[in-house]
Amino acid sequence: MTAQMIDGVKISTGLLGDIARDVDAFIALFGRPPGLAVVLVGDDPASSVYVRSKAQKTLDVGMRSFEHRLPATTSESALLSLISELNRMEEVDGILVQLPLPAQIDERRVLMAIDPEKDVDGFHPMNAGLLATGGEALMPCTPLGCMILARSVLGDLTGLEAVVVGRSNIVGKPMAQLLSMANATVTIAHSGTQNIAGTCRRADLLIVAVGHPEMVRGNWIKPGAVVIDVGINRLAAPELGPGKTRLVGDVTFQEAIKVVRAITPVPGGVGPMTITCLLQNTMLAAHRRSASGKQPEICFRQTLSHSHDAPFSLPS
Ligand SMILES: Nc1nc2c(c(=O)[nH]1)N[C@@H](CN(C=O)c1ccc(C(=O)N[C@@H](CCC(=O)O)C(=O)O)cc1)CN2
Repeated sequence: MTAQMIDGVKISTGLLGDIARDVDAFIALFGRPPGLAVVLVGDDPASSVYVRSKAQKTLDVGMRSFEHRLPATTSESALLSLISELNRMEEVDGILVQLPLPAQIDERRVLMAIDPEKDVDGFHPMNAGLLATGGEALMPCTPLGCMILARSVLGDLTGLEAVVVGRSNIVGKPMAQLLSMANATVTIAHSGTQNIAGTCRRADLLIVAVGHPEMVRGNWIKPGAVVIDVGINRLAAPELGPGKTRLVGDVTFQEAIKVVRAITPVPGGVGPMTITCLLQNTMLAAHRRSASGKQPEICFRQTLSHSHDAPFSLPS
């Protein structure tokens, strides 16, 4: 069987075009673009690249971007003051604080300070609770992106055995909830799981988000399974030259490709979808805040249309 590569760049580019059209429609209705504020504390090089990319794509789809870059020494109270100000700004529909934060800042306190209606990362406990209970949540971007990629190959997930490896608040837990809402039978595997290889081998759909380079081997995968690799691990690659690095996922790609029906590459799989889903969430937040009663046109039709209890209503 020739494995299909699930092209996150291509799928996210298509969705960005849809979002840009939604932005035009929003401006025509309300006379202003949706606005997204991105806050970076410190100078972590990877975070800096992600924030630049988020700000650029925000502008590319026609939204307004508010970029705040604060020094690594920023106090928690200074960051909380900025968040209060962004919460109050009418023209800001979405607020995102780039993670990780420096050690002197309590991440939980910061995430809880963001107005849940503007929490386009979906990390606020209010949104986590709404997602868990089938309410109108803003949903975390990476799991949303994974759903779109999985559905692009599998369509309806009803009855499939899905295994999520990893139980983080940001990916693993919401991922399992989205899959369950889409009627898959879901197992969460983690560091305490006995026979993790055997557990993974049960999966028709295997989603791996552990942050361990190439942990999942080819013989952990059921032949014909669909694999979504969330890991982005940078490894030294002296074979490419002095000081060179390469990115690998949490799945040993060269082994997996011989077994799977379809798999996401790293880079170019889940990563690009995260930023696209962030912009889609901003669009959704802007509509909700404008009290228009309208939802964005696309609203992840493919993602949630088979949900038994979609967390926000889908356009007919
Ligand atoms: N507040 C948040 N912080 C972080 C999040 C998040 O969703 N919200 N996720 C990650 C970082 N992240 C977005 O912020 C992110 C990571 C990776 C990519 C991406 O497109 N990766 C490329 C490869 C990039 C490279 O060459 O290094 C890919 O996979 O193709 C986008 C966004 C942690 N923090």
